[in-house]
Amino acid sequence: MIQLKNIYKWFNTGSNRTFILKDINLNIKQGEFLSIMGPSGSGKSTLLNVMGMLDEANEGEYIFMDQDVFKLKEKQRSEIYKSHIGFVFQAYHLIDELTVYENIETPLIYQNIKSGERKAMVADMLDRFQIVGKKDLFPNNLSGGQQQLVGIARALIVKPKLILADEPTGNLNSKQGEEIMEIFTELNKEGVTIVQVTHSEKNAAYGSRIIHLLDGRIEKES
Ligand SMILES: Nc1ncnc2c1ncn2[C@@H]1O[C@H](COP(=O)(O)OP(=O)(O)OP(=O)(O)O)[C@@H](O)[C@H]1O
Repeated sequence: MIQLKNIYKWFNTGSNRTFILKDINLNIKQGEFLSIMGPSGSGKSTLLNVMGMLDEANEGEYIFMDQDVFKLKEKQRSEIYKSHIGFVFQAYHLIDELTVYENIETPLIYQNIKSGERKAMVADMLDRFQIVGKKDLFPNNLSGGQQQLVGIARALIVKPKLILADEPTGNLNSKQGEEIMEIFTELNKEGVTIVQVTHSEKNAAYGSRIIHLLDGRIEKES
């Protein structure tokens, strides 16, 4: 599903070049559950953002479902992103002015799905995450865990083949964190490919494979 070949990412500051990703080679098969670990600043989020097409590498090749991502036009890339990828952020990224219902519905509007169908799909998600009673609340009236559930519901509503999650349990207590990991495990059993960045050994162990980044390189795999 994902093939990253000789990926480099750097920033130029004055006459200095700082490398964030160095010669990353990584294949992820459909149906895998991969965890990315590594110290702060080792490039985990940057790597995830490259996979999620939110950021581009300076060098290398990225093949996503047989498409050469860096050679695509912006519009094609955003089509692929919208139809196949669900991104879960640590800081939720919910829209404060929209209700829970509207936040979850937003990706469907971008996909031009008709109103009746949207209603049914959002109702399903609210049910699945047991947040029906919260649907008319705004994000700042929810706990951190509930906001993260809404963030995940929003990522899942388009039935993505790939979920990319950047420390999805970072702001949650351990019980809430376990709930999120259980949801990921269940989705993975249904065939969804999952890539998560995590600082937690325990959460990483939910995955079938762990890669460790150090200074922008894949240091080891376990
Ligand atoms: N626009 C930028 N200009 C310069 N350096 C940047 C820029 N964006 C990110 N970096 C640097 O890239 C490095 C990797 O950042 P990244 O967020 O990928 O690390 P991380 O492993 O996810 O860290 P954390 O665990 O703390 O979230 C950091 O040292 C960061 O300062």
